[in-house]
Amino acid sequence: MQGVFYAVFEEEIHQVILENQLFKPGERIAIGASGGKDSTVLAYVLSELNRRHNYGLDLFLLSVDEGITGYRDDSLETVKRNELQYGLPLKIVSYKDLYGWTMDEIVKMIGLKNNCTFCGVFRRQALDRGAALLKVDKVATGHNADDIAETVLLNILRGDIARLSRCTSIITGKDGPIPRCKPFKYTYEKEIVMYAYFKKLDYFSTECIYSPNAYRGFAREFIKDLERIRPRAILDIIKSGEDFRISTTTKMPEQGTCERCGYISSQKWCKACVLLEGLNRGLPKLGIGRNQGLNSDGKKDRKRDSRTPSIESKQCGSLEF
Ligand SMILES: Nc1ncnc2c1ncn2[C@@H]1O[C@H](COP(=O)(O)OP(=O)(O)OP(=O)(O)O)[C@@H](O)[C@H]1O
Repeated sequence: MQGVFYAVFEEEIHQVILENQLFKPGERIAIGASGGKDSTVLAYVLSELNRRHNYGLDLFLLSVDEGITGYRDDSLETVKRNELQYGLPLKIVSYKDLYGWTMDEIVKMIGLKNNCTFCGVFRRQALDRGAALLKVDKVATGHNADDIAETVLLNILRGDIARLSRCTSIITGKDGPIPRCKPFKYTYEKEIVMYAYFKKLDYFSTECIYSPNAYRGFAREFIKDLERIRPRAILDIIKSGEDFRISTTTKMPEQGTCERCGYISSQKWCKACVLLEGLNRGLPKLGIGRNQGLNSDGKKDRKRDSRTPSIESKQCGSLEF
C-alpha cells in the first residue's frame, strides 16, 4: 500500500516537472535546503527522479545559515547528514559572512517585531549569491501547494498586486539573476509529511524561534477550515491566483539594479542595502514598512508614489525570499 503511495507521489512530481519544463538536460540545479520536511523530500525525490528518468541534472544542496542559535545550527546538521545520505554536494552561505550580522545579533538590536523582514529580504539575496557561487542555472525550492495558497490570500489581503501576479508562477525570476522553480506547487503539505514520515527521511521539524508570524498563521487556519468543507480549496485558491487579471492601469515596479550592491531592485537601493544601512547606523527601523526607502545619499526617500508597491519585507515562510 505504501509502495503505491510512493509511486503515485513521485510520478505526480515527475509529470509536473515534464509538463512545466522545469529542467533541461545538463543543467546545474541548487535545491534550497533548510533541513525541513519540504526541502528534504524535494532533495530526496529530485535525486531519485534524476536517476530514474535520466534528467541529466547536476544537483546541489544550498543552505543559508541565518545565524539563529538553537534553530538553524541544528537544522544545518540535518542538511549535512542529507549531503552524505543523498550524495549531493552542499554549499552553505551565511548572513554573517554576507552581511556582517547574524539573526541573533539583529534580534538583539531590533527585538522580535519585524525581524522576519530582515530575515526574508536577506535570505532571498543569500540564496541568489549562493547559487551564483555554485554557478547553477536554477534554484528549486520546497514551497508546496498550501504555502502558495496562503501567499495568494496574503497578497490579496495586503493589496500587493505585484506579488499576487507572480506568486503562483511555477518558475519565477527568469529576468533576474537566477530563476527559481517550485516542483511541489501542486503537492499538498500532508502528502509531503506522509512521504517523509513513511520513508523515514532525516529532517528537522522545529519552528523558527523568532517567527510567530501571526498574519500568515491566520491565513493558514482559514484555509484549513475551508479545506474541511471543500477538500480542493487549496487548488482552487491557487487557480484563482493564476487567473487574476491585473488592470493595465495598475502601476507595477520597474526592475533595475541597486546603486550600491548591484543586486536587482526597483528602487535606488535594494531592500537589503536599506536594511543594512539602518542596522549599521543604529537605526534599524529605517527600512521597515512600505514606502520607506533611502536615496543613494543615505537620506530617507519620502517622495515615492504611494501607489507603487515597494520591495517590502517578506515575511518568513512566504514565497519570495
Ligand atoms: N535557510 C534556508 N536555506 C536554504 N533554503 C531555504 C532556507 N529556508 C527556506 N528555504 C527554501 O524555501 C522553501 C520554503 O521555505 P519555508 O520557510 O516556507 O520552509 P518550510 O515550508 O518549512 O519548508 P521546509 O520544510 O523545507 O523547511 C524551503 O522548502 C527551502 O527550499
